[in-house]
Amino acid sequence: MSVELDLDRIIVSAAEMSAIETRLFDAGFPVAALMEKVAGRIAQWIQHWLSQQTPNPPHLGVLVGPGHNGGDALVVARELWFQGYPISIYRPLDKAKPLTQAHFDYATSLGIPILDRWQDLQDCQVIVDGLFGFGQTRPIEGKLADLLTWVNQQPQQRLSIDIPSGIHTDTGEVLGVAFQADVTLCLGLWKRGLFQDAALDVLGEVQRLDFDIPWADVAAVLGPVPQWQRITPESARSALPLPRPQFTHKYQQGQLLLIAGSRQYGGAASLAALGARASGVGMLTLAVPESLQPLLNQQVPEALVLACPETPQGAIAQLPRDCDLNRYDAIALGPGLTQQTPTLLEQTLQIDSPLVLDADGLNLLAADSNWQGGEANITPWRSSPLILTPHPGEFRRLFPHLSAPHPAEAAQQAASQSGALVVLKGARVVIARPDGSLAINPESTPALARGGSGDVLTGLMAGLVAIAACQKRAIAPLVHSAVWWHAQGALRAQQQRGVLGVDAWTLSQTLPLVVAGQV
Ligand SMILES: NC(=O)C1=CN([C@@H]2O[C@H](COP(=O)(O)OP(=O)(O)OC[C@H]3O[C@@H](n4cnc5c(N)ncnc54)[C@H](O)[C@@H]3O)[C@@H](O)[C@H]2O)[C@H](O)CC1
Ligand SMILES: [K+]
Repeated sequence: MSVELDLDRIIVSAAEMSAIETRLFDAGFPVAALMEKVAGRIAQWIQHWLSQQTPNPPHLGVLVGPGHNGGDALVVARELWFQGYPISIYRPLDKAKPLTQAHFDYATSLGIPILDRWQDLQDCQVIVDGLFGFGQTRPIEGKLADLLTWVNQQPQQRLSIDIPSGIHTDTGEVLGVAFQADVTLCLGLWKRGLFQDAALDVLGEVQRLDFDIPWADVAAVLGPVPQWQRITPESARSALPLPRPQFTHKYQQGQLLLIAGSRQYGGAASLAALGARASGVGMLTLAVPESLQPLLNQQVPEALVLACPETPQGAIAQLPRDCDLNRYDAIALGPGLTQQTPTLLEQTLQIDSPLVLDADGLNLLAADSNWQGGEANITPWRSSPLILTPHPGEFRRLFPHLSAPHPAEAAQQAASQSGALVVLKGARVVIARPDGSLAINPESTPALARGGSGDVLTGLMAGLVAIAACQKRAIAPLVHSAVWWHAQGALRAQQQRGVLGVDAWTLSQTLPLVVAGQV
């Protein structure tokens, strides 16, 4: 029996959701009963959401589509009507599935106003989107497009049932035009499209409404380890090596070697080192150009700083002769490195310890003749994880032949063909493993879109990886935790200093506060 996962971590495709729901129906759960149960919970949620509004109760305009999303909306309309909410229904298409038609007929019989013109929705304070739900693939055209365009221009608050109409359930693409939601109530299980960059601007606040789907039905369709998972605070925190045992010492808390920096980019080495410091790694060794040694000694006094011979331009020319790469639990290469010394990549790739490559470490890899655009799988000659943390530009240079149009699928293809663990940074960071599994961090902030924040993530992640390797823990969950922790640090700093106040140094100082309650 597979280990039961918190349903909040599961992300499904439209086909998987349909297959799961079909299992419920095949087991005897009537479709109409599920609709009543789900829509009843939607109505309760809406009542709570609007309870502080004025005027109370607000007038709701309910858009009803031809399928069961429309059925949900009609049940919501009816139940709120009985609770005393002014309701108006607008149904752009005459055709409807039988269950939806029955709900429409009953709502009409109750005297709930059915609008002939969508323009009459302007008297409402809230618009509820029950046009289309999961399984959308067709473009929104004609009258439907005009309706959504008009609704999006109105001042009302807008709430979507399950997924905004006009969003492709799996890719998140806008199918011509999409309902611009302030709130999206995702039903049962998270849908893939809600995590794709393309949809982020139309989702508003996203909530999942549970409707008691049995784990057995989820596992029967998705298998014991669901391929797409959402990183939750619980899953991220549970993987961290916290709280620490009473008796421990620094060598039991991981040894990390961070090879970074150049005279031109000294700050990147500092920021990565500060990220590593925040991870709690036991011993941090920094290999930097000798001219940076005083800076790093001053900024990260706890670190052992190896002064490396420099090139005339101030990059690392080589590692010190007595630097034994095998002594470290993990190595990170790249922040501020420049591409002057490709041998640094060759040397570190040969060491069978977990290796985190970022920035110029990735650019050196992309240029390495053995890499072959990521199509030469590294698994045969590396058993330890190779962790890549590209932003989209670095990703394109690493995997120039990939055709997948969306970050999640692109990362999955890259990981499975290269054998590397790929952390593709973006509005929603996706982490793909060679086995095809994917983790998505659902909560972040544009405050991270600035220089240095990636260096901090590299240090934080490499520090956690070193601890995991030292303690013989699985590596991938700590990569997930690092991504979550990094974003939470930025959100926390943003709360304190505003979105423009999240510089990389501040971010590195805020990180420990995110897990302070857990030490
Ligand atoms: N699966 C269930 O029984 C339940 C699902 N829940 C709710 O129902 C929707 C999914 O319902 P479904 O009927 O499969 O899909 P839609 O409601 O999205 O309707 C699809 C319907 O619309 C037509 N259509 C699609 N795109 C277009 C377009 N661009 N132009 C015109 N027509 C279009 C399509 O032909 C179909 O007929 C789910 O999201 C939940 O809200 C219930 O919660 C529980 C029972
Ligand atoms: K919808």
